[in-house]
Amino acid sequence: MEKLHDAIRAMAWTDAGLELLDQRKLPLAESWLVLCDCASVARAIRDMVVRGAPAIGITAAYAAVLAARERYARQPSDWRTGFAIDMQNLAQSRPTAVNLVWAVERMQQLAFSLNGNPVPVLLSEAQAIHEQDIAANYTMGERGAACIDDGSSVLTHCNTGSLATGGYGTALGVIRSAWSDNKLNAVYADETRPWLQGARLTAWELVQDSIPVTLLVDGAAAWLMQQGRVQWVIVGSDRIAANGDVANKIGTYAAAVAARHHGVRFMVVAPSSTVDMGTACGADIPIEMRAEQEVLSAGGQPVAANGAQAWNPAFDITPAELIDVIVTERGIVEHPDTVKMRSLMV
Ligand SMILES: CSC[C@@H](O)[C@@H](O)C(=O)COP(=O)(O)O
Repeated sequence: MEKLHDAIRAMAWTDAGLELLDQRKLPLAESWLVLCDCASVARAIRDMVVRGAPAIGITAAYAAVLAARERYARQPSDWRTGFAIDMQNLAQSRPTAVNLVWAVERMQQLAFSLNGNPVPVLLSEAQAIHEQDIAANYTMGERGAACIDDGSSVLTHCNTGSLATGGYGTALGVIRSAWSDNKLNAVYADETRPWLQGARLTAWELVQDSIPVTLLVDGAAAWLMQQGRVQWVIVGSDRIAANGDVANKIGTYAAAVAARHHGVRFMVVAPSSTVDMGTACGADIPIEMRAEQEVLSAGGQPVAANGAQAWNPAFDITPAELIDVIVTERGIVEHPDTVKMRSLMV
C-alpha cells in the first residue's frame, strides 16, 4: 500500500527542544514553537497548540524528557521529587484524553526505575512511543479500510489525522488507506465547531494528499445521512471505557444517533493507548469544559449577542450500543461490550 503523506508531523524532537506545529494557526500559517521546559509544554497542550489524543500523549512523553533534563541538571541527587510534581501538572493539562495519563505514567515508571542520568533512556522511550503510534496507525488504517465496501462514501468529525497523532492518523488513517485502495467515492468532513478542527485541519491534510473533501456544518450531518450520501461515519476517540463507550469531540454522539437512525454504519478508530479499562463506562469519563469565549466568538471576532452565555463541553460520550466497530492495532471489536473489550486488551 502506498503510504500517503508521511510528511505532516505535529511534533519533532531536536537538539533545541520539542518543536510543536502551532495548530491554532493552521491552515493560514505553518509556524513552529520550540519548547524547552515541561511547564511550557503543559500550557501548549491546554491552549491547543497540539491536540488530538495520541498527539497529546506523545507530546507528554517528550515533555517528561524535558522535565527530567531540567530536574537532573539542577539536582542530580534528588531530581525525582521535582520530576513527580512536573508529571502531576502535565497529566492535568487536559482531562479527557487518556493517552496523556497513559504516557505520563509510562514515562514516570521508567524514570523511577533508572539510576544515574535518566535523560537518554527517557528520550529513547518517548521516541519509541512516537514510532509505535505511527505503526499502530498504519495497521488500523489497513484493518479499518478492509471493513469498507468499494464505492462507499464516508463522513468524519474533528481532526484525527497526522496532526492528531504521531503521523498518518486514526479515523483519517482509515480514510487515507481506503482512498488509496480506491474504495471511496467521497469524503465529507464536519467543520467541528468551535475550534473548526474539521475545516482547518482535516481539510488541510486531505487537500495535501489530493483526496477531495467536502465540508459541512455540524448541523448538516444528519441531513447528509438522510439523503443516503454516506455509508460510514468514521471517528477517533479520546478515551474508550471498559464497556466500549467512547468519548470523542463534541458532536460525535449526535452523529452516532443520526447514523443509527439512518442505517449508516459507525466506526471508531483508536490505538490501545486510548482504551481505559480502569474506567467502567462512559459516565465515569471526565468531560473537559472549555471557555465560553470559544463559542461566543469565531476567528477572534465576537459572533454572539453581548450578554449571551455559552455551554462548551469539548467532548461527548457515544454509548457502545451505537457503535458498529472499534478498530485498534490489536484487532477489531464489533458491537463492543465489556467482555469483548477485555479480551482485546489482555
Ligand atoms: C486521533 S484523534 C481522536 C480524538 O482526539 C479527536 O477526535 C478529538 O476529539 C480531538 O479533540 P481536540 O479537542 O482537538 O483535542
